[in-house]
Amino acid sequence: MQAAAAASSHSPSGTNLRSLNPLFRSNPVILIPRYHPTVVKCMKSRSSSSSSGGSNPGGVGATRADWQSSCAILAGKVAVVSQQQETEKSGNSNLSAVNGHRTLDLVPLPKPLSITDFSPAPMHGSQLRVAYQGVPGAYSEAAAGKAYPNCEAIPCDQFEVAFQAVELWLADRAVLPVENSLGGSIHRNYDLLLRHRLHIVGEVQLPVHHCLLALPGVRTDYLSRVISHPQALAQCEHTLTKLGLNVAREAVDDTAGAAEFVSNNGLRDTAAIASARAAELYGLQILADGIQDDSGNVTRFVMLAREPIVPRTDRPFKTSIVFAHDKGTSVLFKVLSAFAFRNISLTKIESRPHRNRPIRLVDDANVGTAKHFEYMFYVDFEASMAETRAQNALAEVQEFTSFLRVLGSYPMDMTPWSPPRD
Ligand SMILES: O=C(O)C(=O)C[C@]1(C(=O)O)C=C[C@@H](O)C=C1
Repeated sequence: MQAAAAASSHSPSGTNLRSLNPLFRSNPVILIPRYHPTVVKCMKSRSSSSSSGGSNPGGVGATRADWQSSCAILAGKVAVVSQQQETEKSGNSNLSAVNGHRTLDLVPLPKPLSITDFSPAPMHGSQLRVAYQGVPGAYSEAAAGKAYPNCEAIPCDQFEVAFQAVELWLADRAVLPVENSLGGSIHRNYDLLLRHRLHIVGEVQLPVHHCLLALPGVRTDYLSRVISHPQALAQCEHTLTKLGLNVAREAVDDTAGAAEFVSNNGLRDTAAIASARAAELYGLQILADGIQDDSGNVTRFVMLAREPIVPRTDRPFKTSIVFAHDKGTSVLFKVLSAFAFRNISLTKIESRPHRNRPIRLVDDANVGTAKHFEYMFYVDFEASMAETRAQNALAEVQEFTSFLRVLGSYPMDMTPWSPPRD
């Protein structure tokens, strides 16, 4: 049980973990995506304006003006359509001519894409809304703050919800962990990158400093259980043993959620592994600080958006691709040499089962049928898609692959590395 919880790489989904976990079966925590009021406002005002023509006195987002200011990305389009309709109805035309096209006064024309679109600032001029998985105090929330200082962080109960929040315009970006220096890849997010059509627009690396948290007055020897995110449990496995904590370790959806759970349920026999900020938010004391097995523990997060950014060459860029190889021999070797010949360094390669074609049968008349597993390969390389060598490498890769997608070309996180304190 302990080993299974700590060794499992990442929660397949919040629901599964909870249904497997007796702790949550007896004491369910209902994970409702905690949409920020602004988001709820967008949703409410959308339904009110469509069902009641925009009059919903006293309600949230009661008027079209509310709707437009709280969800201005959509409002640009809403304004064009609704003003056009009203103008047509009233016959009172505010039309003028631009480049021979009839257009509406007061309605901003779409701006052509420029280099400033590279900036992470939201197009609607308000705070950038960034979806992350977990509750306040989670490392993903800190990563969202590092990626987009002063953003409005939107907690989501599952990774999938964070993807959907961006797809449905409830958020402008999602920030998701993809790998950790101790625990390795977060496979769930690799799979989701392929299933959704979002683009990677950046990366951040966050030093992850874990604490052992319990209710005030609780001592280590009272504990019969430690709960946390499976990655966090894995990252602290040896230290917990060194601390003499040979107690049950149970996986939950996120680190801060574990702290919240201990606090809300007054559990004096349970500790949570989470951040110091989670201790503060949920009124817990820090029993032990810096309990990750490696003091240089770092998690890499990627930022996702509906649109790709314009790749540049004036600063270090990374590009992430995913491909499935085609028939033939030495395909992976050929693909990787397309980068090697152009002096492009690969920073990561990950393989995942090919969902639609997991097995390939290879007939051999004399011996029988060999069954090969089929994979999707994820590769990160150090070059920008604005560089000819990267474009040529991908043109060559395409020759050996049955499927190729560029997940994103984005600036590398170049934050100076501070060596771990031991
Ligand atoms: O649970 C959290 O606090 C998270 O943000 C998730 C997560 C992860 O998915 O790896 C992020 C960073 C740490 O590596 C541990 C957990």
